Amino acid sequence: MARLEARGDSAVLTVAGPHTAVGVRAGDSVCVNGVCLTVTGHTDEQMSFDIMAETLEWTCLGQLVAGDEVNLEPAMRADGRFGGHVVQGHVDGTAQLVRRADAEHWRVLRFGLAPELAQYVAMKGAVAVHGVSLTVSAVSGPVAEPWFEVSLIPTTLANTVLGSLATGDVVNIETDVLARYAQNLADFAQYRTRGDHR
Ligand SMILES: Cc1nc2c(=O)[nH]c(=O)nc-2n(C[C@H](O)[C@H](O)[C@H](O)CO)c1C
Repeated sequence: MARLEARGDSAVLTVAGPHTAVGVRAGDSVCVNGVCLTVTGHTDEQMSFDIMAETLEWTCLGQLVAGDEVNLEPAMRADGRFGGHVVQGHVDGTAQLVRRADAEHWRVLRFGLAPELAQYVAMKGAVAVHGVSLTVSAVSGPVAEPWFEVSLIPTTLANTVLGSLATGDVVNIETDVLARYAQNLADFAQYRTRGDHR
């Protein structure tokens, strides 16, 4: 559970999470709702983080109210099995839950997002929602109000805050880093083709 204190254009976030807090050290990276943060202080029960203005601008951490549940993930070990996809904790923006459909054994969540972000979300590709690595199960394609869907199994619904999302809730989105590199390469290729570089 989280508590956010405003400090001018920045903030201090305190999160109660004994499972993650035990063994953590100042300077460690911990992901909170998919946002990579640095531990500045801790007890065995809770951890504190400084939140800079850029992080408040790019993520929805600033919307946390006292008592909100958050997803917590310590830094990935290099010597373990690697499930999911590469998630850096560098959030690209936010999306809004626009539709929630419950099936018998899973739940489909549809998120609306800006076209600038939607271009990096592909059918059967990977996306991190509040830091949870997920497979994209449907996309709108290039339309004025794009969306994508993920299908969540009971384990994900039970073990992450995605299980308690309601329509209208805002989440942090990290798109696949491969898609962002592909865009970057295409941008530079176009720049070279135009011949306006020196
Ligand atoms: C390691 C790390 N630590 C912090 C931190 O302690 N406080 C903070 O505000 N931002 C940190 N960041 C950068 C954020 O992860 C980044 O600003 C967001 O993911 C938005 O892209 C990072 C990467």
